[in-house]
Amino acid sequence: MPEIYLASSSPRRRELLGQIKLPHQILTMEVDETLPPGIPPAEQVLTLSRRKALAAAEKLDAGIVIAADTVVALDEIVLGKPRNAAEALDMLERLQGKAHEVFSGITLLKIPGNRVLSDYERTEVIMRRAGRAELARYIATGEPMDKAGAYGIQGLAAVFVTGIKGCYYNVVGLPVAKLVTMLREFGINVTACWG
Ligand SMILES: Cc1cn([C@H]2C[C@H](O)[C@@H](COP(=O)(O)OP(=O)(O)OP(=O)(O)O)O2)c(=O)[nH]c1=O
Repeated sequence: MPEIYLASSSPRRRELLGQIKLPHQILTMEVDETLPPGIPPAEQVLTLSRRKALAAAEKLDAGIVIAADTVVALDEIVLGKPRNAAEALDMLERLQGKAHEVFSGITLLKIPGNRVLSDYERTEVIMRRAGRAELARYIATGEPMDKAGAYGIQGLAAVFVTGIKGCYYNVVGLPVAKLVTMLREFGINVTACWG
């Protein structure tokens, strides 16, 4: 089996690959995540996951790179990671009492040859109404700061989420079943790694 590299500094993505027992190495890379305004969320996560995969591939001679990107979309607004507490509060105030969508893009890149495969998943998340004091308490825990939309469904934000439609793991940052289907196209069968 070719070596698999996860091009990500997200602890959630690492944990999810560990959960499905896919042997991998971690590659961290810096990419410019700026995009022209007005790009739809699906296109945004596809573009950024591809950018991350290409940046990681530059460091390799052989193997398969996995890269991902996650954003939250509310009507026409796309929310990335908050830059500070005020931005986190603004995001959470917009999300409370409503449904929104989470998009994660995945790119697989095989080296040598540079075969690229990209796809995305969409999940709807519903949050109950929440007051400013409650949201401020959540932000004070620090949990929102490295997460798209300023929340982590897998953590304390469980207290806000009343429902989801679609892949849960997509919300956490890596749509696992989608990834497994994509890996199969690259000749990798995850279940064969289970001993
Ligand atoms: C909505 C949501 C997002 N997130 C996280 C997943 C991603 O790590 C993060 C979105 O930021 P990303 O830019 O997708 O990823 P990252 O910067 O954390 O990691 P890397 O680019 O190195 O792969 O938000 C959660 O953990 N839980 C959630 O419920």
